Amino acid sequence: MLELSHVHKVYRVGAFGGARLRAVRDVNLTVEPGEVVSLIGESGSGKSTIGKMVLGLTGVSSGQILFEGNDVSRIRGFSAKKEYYRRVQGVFQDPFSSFNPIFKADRVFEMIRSSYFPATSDADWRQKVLDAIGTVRLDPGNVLDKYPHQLSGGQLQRLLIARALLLDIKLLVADEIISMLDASTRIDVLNLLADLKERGLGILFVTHDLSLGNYVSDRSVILRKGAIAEMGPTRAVFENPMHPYSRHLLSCVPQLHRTWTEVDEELAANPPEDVVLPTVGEDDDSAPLTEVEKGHFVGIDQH
Ligand SMILES: Nc1ncnc2c1ncn2[C@@H]1O[C@H](COP(=O)(O)OP(=O)(O)OP(=O)(O)O)[C@@H](O)[C@H]1O
Repeated sequence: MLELSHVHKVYRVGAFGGARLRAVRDVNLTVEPGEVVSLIGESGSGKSTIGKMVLGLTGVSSGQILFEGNDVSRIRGFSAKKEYYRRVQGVFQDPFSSFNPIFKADRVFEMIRSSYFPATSDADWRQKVLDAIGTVRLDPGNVLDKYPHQLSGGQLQRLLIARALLLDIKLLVADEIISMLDASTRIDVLNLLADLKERGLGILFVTHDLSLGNYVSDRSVILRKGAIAEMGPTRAVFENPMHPYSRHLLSCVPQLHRTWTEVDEELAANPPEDVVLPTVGEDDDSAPLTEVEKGHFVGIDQH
């Protein structure tokens, strides 16, 4: 459904855009219907840039992003873009910034109505909104007719997901949507994502939090400095990480049943020399992947 192939992103930075910053390097990945793929990386690793490119919010420097076989960068013109956003939507970290505090929160639904469903009757529209609110497990009585400040971050985040569901979306780009929520609301939103996946939605779940990636996703992609360090079925990546960077990241997650020393000793006893990482020349900006077991890939080692 979604396929990124050899995608690069270079930003022009500095005075007069004279310098170049390579944010995404030779990324290849796919998301299928009903699949949650986590894009996991530290701050600055290029996760959000990938999400933005998929959403057409910034262009690719080279490479291709295909959605249902169509090149996203070639979608031009108002009606083609509108059609794309009928199928692909994004939800971002800070739900509060998506709402105008002086309007009631459910006004966000009206924007979808005027753009996509202008001919729908009031009664049909209301039913559609109620269905979408039910799908995100909100009680309409608690959220409709309220101002944003009267709702929690989790409720607002679910309203934004409900808004996306009013459209016939196939792919949701969820960029750090859990980060600003408190622990009890987080689990509700994560469970909601699991429901959406069951309904056949593909989800690109962008997170800096390894444990969230592990919890929600079928496949995980670990990014480092814009390139894929490791990618594969989540269980394989988390239980049998092959790239030194993934091993390091996973060793940094506190494990309540083991001490730091134990984890360090275990890593030292299992050096990653068993895996031969792909290499590239100094001036080569490709980032090839090696398949170490079925569907499980490791990338170059970047220092
Ligand atoms: N519009 C932009 N112009 C110039 N540089 C940018 C722009 N957007 C992002 N960058 C740079 O590109 C790199 C990747 O940024 P990106 O936001 O994709 O990373 P991230 O992994 O999502 O990090 P975070 O979790 O902190 O948002 C960073 O070095 C960032 O400073």
